[in-house]
Amino acid sequence: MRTLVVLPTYQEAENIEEVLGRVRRAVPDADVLVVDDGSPDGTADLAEAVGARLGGVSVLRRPGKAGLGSAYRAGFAVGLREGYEALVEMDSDLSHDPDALPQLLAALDGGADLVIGSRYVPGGAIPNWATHRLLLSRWGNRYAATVLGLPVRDATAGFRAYRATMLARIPLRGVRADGYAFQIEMAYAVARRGGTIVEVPIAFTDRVRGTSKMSGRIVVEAMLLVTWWGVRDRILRRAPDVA
Ligand SMILES: Nc1nc2c(ncn2[C@@H]2O[C@H](COP(=O)(O)OP(=O)(O)O[C@H]3O[C@H](CO)[C@@H](O)[C@H](O)[C@@H]3O)[C@@H](O)[C@H]2O)c(=O)[nH]1
Repeated sequence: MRTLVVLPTYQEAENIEEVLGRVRRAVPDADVLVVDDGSPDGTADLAEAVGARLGGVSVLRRPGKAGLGSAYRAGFAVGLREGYEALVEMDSDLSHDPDALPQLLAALDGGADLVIGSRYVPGGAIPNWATHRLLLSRWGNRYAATVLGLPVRDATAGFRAYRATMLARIPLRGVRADGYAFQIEMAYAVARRGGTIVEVPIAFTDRVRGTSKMSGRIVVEAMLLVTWWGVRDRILRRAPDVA
């Protein structure tokens, strides 16, 4: 499958060279698109320089920080326009191991519409997370699965491969959420369209360099949106445009 790996970056100068090298080695036939939001630390320039050396890497420069979900929507739009058959999303801070990419793509080849690199299926792991973050993530995932009837253990995971034909059926402009909610909304959108979702176990290693951009606002956004989608779809029974 013609594959595009979308790497969103904000202030990842310390990680970009290593992640690009490892992605290119893990899936040499795939192309890579870095979506950078004007990182003041020069991530985009570095990505361009490293990309010119490695080949198969392009950089989409955006003027300012617009959020993770918005960066993926922009990257997916490019991928769909250019006719890629598989679109991958992953963090650029090495918390997602590029060596797991072939496994994700194999599951897509096997017929899945969305493959999630999952921390919460047997074999999945998060070796170095603080207990409070683990509890929040587990609770959030249970809440989303219950409220939405979503048959996914790790709906907030950000390591994924989408079949382009499925992604093309989701009106991305209508997807508003960011952060965790973006991931849940997209999984829910695939499930509502009858898509096949497969979870493959991965180890999520918290970043060693740089800082997370997640915030309390993103957690609250996810909780409120999931609650609203549940009310809208299960109580009001209104067919939504997107998810
Ligand atoms: N272009 C762009 N990139 C961004 C932005 N915000 C974050 N990123 C990039 O998106 C990736 C993830 O950002 P982090 O801030 O490190 O996220 P996290 O807290 O580790 O969250 C990860 O795990 C969550 C589940 O636990 C996931 O829900 C989430 O999608 C992500 O994978 C990194 O490559 C970061 O540079 C933004 O506004 N714009």
